Amino acid sequence: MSNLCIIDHPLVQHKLSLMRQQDCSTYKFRTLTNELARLMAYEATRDFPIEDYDMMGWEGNIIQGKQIKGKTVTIVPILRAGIGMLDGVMDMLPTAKISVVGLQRDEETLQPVSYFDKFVPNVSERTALIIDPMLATGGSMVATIDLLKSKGCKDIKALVIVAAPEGVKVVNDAHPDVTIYTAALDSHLNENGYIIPGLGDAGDKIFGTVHH
Ligand SMILES: O=P(O)(O)OC[C@H]1O[C@H](OP(=O)(O)OP(=O)(O)O)[C@H](O)[C@@H]1O
Ligand SMILES: O=c1cc[nH]c(=O)[nH]1
Ligand SMILES: [Mg+2]
Repeated sequence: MSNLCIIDHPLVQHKLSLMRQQDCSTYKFRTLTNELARLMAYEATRDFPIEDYDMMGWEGNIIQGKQIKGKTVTIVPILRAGIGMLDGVMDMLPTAKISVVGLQRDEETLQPVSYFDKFVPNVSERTALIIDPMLATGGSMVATIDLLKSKGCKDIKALVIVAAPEGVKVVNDAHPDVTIYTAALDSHLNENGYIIPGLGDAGDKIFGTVHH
């Protein structure tokens, strides 16, 4: 599948397996989500353009430094579950600006329902890094990319912990210019739109709203 980057680093694969375990507590799930987000952000920023600049070195001479080119990145968490990845990604991009998109998947239709969005200034000039642990049918991701493009964004990346093939196809078909970074391309969606083997309901696990 085009524009899909599977991050198969041993640390990523090890931590993801811990998240898949049935008895993974809220605390552990949250911690692992952020640890994975940090490692994955490192990989997803690998092709960021870099430029040279002159600076004063320790000897008092002008030396050449390197810096990431262009305006500061905007990280775009999709509420709620995307918030679970935010601290980890910000560890790697501490000066990033945060744009927020609130979407809730309708449990019957599986269609995303929008309830909030707030974008940083000059969003059209920034690289947007969308974060959400789950890419299932792809509806929420396509809606977020549509919204970013309607604001003029041209450079968009998506960072998800687990992706379903169905969702990757939907995003690739609608937005072939957007690269999806994931720790795992899982098997399929079940009849309720959950990823198999997946993680279960990531939002509920991160926020502790699991109903027993
Ligand atoms: O690819 P899709 O079929 O659109 O499904 C994926 C979306 O579903 C989950 O959020 P959910 O709607 O459950 O909201 P939550 O984060 O508030 O739990 C998940 O975090 C994604 O945003
Ligand atoms: O498997 C899934 C699908 C959508 N949302 C989740 O949290 N998990
Ligand atoms: Mg949820």
